[in-house]
Amino acid sequence: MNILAPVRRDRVLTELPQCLRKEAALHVHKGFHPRVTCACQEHRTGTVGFKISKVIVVGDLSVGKTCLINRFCKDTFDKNYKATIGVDFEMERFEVLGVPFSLQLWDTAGQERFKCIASTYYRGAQAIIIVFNLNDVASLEHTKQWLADALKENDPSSVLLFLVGSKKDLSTPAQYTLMEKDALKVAQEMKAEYWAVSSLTGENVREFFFRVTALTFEANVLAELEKSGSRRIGDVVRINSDDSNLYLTSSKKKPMCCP
Ligand SMILES: Nc1nc2c(ncn2[C@@H]2O[C@H](COP(=O)(O)OP(=O)(O)OP(=O)(O)O)[C@@H](O)[C@H]2O)c(=O)[nH]1
Ligand SMILES: [Mg+2]
Repeated sequence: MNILAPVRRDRVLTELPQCLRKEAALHVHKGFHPRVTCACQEHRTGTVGFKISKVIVVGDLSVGKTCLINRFCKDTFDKNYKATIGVDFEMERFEVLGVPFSLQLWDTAGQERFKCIASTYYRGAQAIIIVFNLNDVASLEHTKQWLADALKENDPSSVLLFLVGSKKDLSTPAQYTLMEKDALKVAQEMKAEYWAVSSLTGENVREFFFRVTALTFEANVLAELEKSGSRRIGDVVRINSDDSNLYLTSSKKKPMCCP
């Protein structure tokens, strides 16, 4: 993978994508944190533009984890079930507020016999996506165990959680409303952001991954600013895909907008 190649046009985020339901959102601010916007304008995002953030996708077998990732990354859908054995991963590159940002999406196996292998890849996640099938209440109940297992390997205070109901196309509006009530409760208990998607129709898939990207990016930049404290991150190396000279040092003065 060439991290210096320009990102796809449809992977460019200039605004914060909004949550699906305000009752179960990681936050409901209209835009990126002002410190993040400012740091990006000034190219003071430290190492964020060079890092690859790890996102793990967990949940019962056959809930649609692989289909969800394939719909977003490859815009494909396979109606035949092929169990994931252990783990797979996809890399997605974005540009957020002008800063390159990459996600590594780890697709783990839901089958019990592969869980042991899959769980060895849980460590170091910045976001955890827990998937359940909107048409199978047992899969929603199991999400708490999936979360507990994933959190054993990660720092619960810094990891971002998403609870995703899949196969929305298979529920009637009435069935969906009933399931959503329960799912919102679970999401609130977990402090996760709730989403409902269909990989078959594509409903909410792009919106969901853009939200994951944006919130992971925001958390990364804030952590980087926190780390640097009052110390200015300084002349960071800026990657600008439009420049023939890819490496430039930022020498801009601090604008008035900065807190
Ligand atoms: N109708 C419908 N079917 C779906 C959807 N997403 C997945 N499926 C089907 O559900 C089955 C399982 O999908 P997978 O994505 O392989 O499930 P998984 O969670 O990756 O399963 P494991 O790898 O065993 O953990 C497949 O037959 C898919 O075609 C969806 O949004 N709508
Ligand atoms: Mg799979």
